[in-house]
Parts: sequence; structure tokens; C-alpha cells
Amino acid sequence: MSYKLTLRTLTLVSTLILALSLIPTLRRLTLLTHHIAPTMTYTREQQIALLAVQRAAILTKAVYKTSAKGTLSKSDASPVTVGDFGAQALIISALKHNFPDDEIVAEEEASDLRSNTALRDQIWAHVQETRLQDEDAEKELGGPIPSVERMVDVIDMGGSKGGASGRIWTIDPIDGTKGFLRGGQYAVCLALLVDGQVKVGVLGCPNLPVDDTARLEASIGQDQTDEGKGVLFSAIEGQGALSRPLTDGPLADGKKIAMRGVTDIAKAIFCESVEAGHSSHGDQAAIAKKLGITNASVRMDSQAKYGSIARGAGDLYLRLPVSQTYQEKIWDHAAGVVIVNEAGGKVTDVAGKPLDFSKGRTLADNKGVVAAPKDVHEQVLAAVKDVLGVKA
Ligand SMILES: Nc1ncnc2c1ncn2[C@@H]1O[C@H](COP(=O)(O)OS(=O)(=O)O)[C@@H](OP(=O)(O)O)[C@H]1O
Ligand SMILES: [Mg+2]
Ligand SMILES: [Mg+2]
Ligand SMILES: [Mg+2]
Repeated sequence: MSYKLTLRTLTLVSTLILALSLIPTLRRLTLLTHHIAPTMTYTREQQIALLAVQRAAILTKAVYKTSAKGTLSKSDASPVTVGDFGAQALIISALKHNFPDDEIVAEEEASDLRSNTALRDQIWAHVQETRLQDEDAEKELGGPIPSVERMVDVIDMGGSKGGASGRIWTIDPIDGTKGFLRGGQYAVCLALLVDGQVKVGVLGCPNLPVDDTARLEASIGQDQTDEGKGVLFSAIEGQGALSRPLTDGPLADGKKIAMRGVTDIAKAIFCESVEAGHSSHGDQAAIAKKLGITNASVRMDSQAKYGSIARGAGDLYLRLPVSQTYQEKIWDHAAGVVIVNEAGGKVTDVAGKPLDFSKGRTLADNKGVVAAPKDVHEQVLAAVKDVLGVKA
């Protein structure tokens, strides 16, 4: 009896000692898994985002070819079209199918469509018609939206207030709507933020050359043929930036892109908005002059500017504030910033702060944008501060 008791006590004590000795190993293991978590690959998110942007871009091209683009003027006097609403519906539907718990910050909302049923039906006709040729890919996106009512509800699912925590997608269904209407540059934009950091970005640019080596050309409108045009840019944080042709068929493999090495800043090509109301052409010209740049600026609409400098077709993108009160929207920059960063660039505001996507639907803590290859960013920023008189 006492022998048995002693044996049991001994077993208990040795188990306890063993358990205690394992604690440091377990702690190390927990720390290790903690370290592994942030290096998530986001490959699936990128794949869905590429397909969703591809499908939405197909819709926008079809809308461009119709004479009735259903343009409305929003409360800030900016335009929105059948293309913007339709692209937003298709992208949100794909995201909800694949990532139902994620939040969405999208540019458009559907209140006008609840009263304007003619416009609603025009959008519905395009949304119903738009399918990826690749049936498996179409299935991956959840297939068609089942009814017009559901389409209107889906458009309204992009009202998240954004912020610093969790997974938040941000959508600009057509960035550069004015460019789109003119037959100039526009971009279908989608990015994933995790805890306020951009992890994945995709830009679909139907009117940019497929050829990554084509020199940047001003493209404010007209003369459009689809020949040789259409590019999809993408990036995952820490994994580089890619481009591939934007077609109606299966996705091609992505090719790595990189910014051009600028050895002489005076030879840099810089691009800016078409609309003088969106960024100050005067200040931008003064900065270019300070840097000794004699090439004329290349004016183009939308985040096609970020994609173009990321693949070295241009070098600098300056967006200098015209108003003290305007706050840049996160959907106008998120995808472009991760693509430029991953291609070897650096993007800050005019004070040199990184763009902070954790502040809600707008970049409330930033003013303007200075995007340049890493090596020359400091030099460009110094000229920006000089011209604007921003304190270092
Ligand atoms: N006042 C002001 N200041 C700065 N930015 C503004 C302003 N007003 C609008 N917007 C946003 O500009 C987006 C268009 O992008 P760009 O300026 O690059 O293109 S453009 O050349 O001016 O068309 C445009 O995006 P879309 O509405 O998606 O086209 C707007 O979100
Ligand atoms: Mg708009
Ligand atoms: Mg926009
Ligand atoms: Mg837009």
C-alpha cells in the first residue's frame, strides 16, 4: 500500500517536473508562431482581387462603347456613371462571396439608384451581361448577382468607416471618371488593408499600353482603339510588384516590374493630374524647375500614374494640394502606393510622412502626395518643401 502510494507520488512529481521543464519550449513555440503570422502570403486575396478587377474592367469597357453612359453629377459636382456603379457591384459581390467577414470602403453608394430606376436598370443590363470567359474563374468570384434588388444592396455594402483594425478592402470602381468619359486614362482599383497597412493592391488600367517599356505619353482622351492596350498591376507587401496584360480571357502570368534608376534628376519624367482642381499644376511646375527638369509634365487621369511610374514608364508623381480643406480618399491611393513601394519607390505626403490609411475613409493626417524612386525621394521632397514652404 505505502509502496504503491510512494510510486504514485513519484510519478506525479516527475510529470510535474517534466511539464515545468517544457514551459520555456512552449513559450518559444508560441513566440515563433506569433512571428510567423505577420508573414501571411495573401496569395489568395491577390488572386481574387485580380479576377474581380479584371471582370469589373470588362464591364467598364463595354459601358465606354455605349452612347448612354448614364452620367450623374454627385453632390461635390464630380461625375459618376453606369460604369462606376456596375464595376462596384461586381467587385463587392466577388469580395462578399470569398471574404464575407471583411469590411469594405467603396467610393459609390446607391441612394440615387433607389429613386432612379431607369439608371438602375441600365446598370443591371451591363452587370448581367458581364462574365469572365474562364468559367472556373467566374465560379471563384461567386458567379452572377441574382437580382436587380440584390445588385442595389450590394453597391451599398461599401460604407465601412474604415480605420486601424481588421481586414478592410477599399474600392475605387473607376478612378478618373472624367478620364474614362473622355476616352483617356482611368483605373479600376482594389486594395486590402490589414490593421491600417496596405497588404495587397490591384490596378486595372484598360487604356495604358500593355508594353511595360513604352514611354509615358500624355493621354487625356480620344483616339482610342483597344489594340495593344490594357494592363493589370498588382503587388503584395514584401513580395514585389507585377504587371500582366488585362484581357477578357484567363489571367496571364505576372511579370516583375521595377522603377527606373534615376541618375540625373533633371532627366526625370514626372506625371500629374489632368484636372488643375485636383493638384496644383503651378506648384508642380515650380518644383520641376527647381530640380532642373525640362521635360514637359505628363498629364494623365487616375492611379494609372502610380502604375506608370512603378514600371519605369515615368519617374515621379506629384500631387500638390490645391485646397486646405480637401482630404484625399483612401481608395484614390491605397493600391497605387503598395505597387510603387514594391517596385522600389517611396510614397509620402508633402511633409515627408507616409500615407496613413488607418484614419478612416480619408487620408486625414496627410496633405498631397510625393511618389519617387527611393534613391531620389529625399531630393524631390526637399524641392517640394522649398516651393511649398513646408517645415522639415
Ligand atoms: N479637390 C480635389 N483634390 C484632389 N483630388 C480630388 C479633388 N476632387 C476630387 N478628387 C479626386 O481625384 C480623383 C481623380 O484622380 P486624379 O486627380 O489623379 O485624376 S484627374 O487627372 O484629376 O482626373 C477623383 O477620383 P474619381 O472620383 O474616382 O475619378 C477624386 O476622388
Ligand atoms: Mg468619383
Ligand atoms: Mg478616384
Ligand atoms: Mg472613382
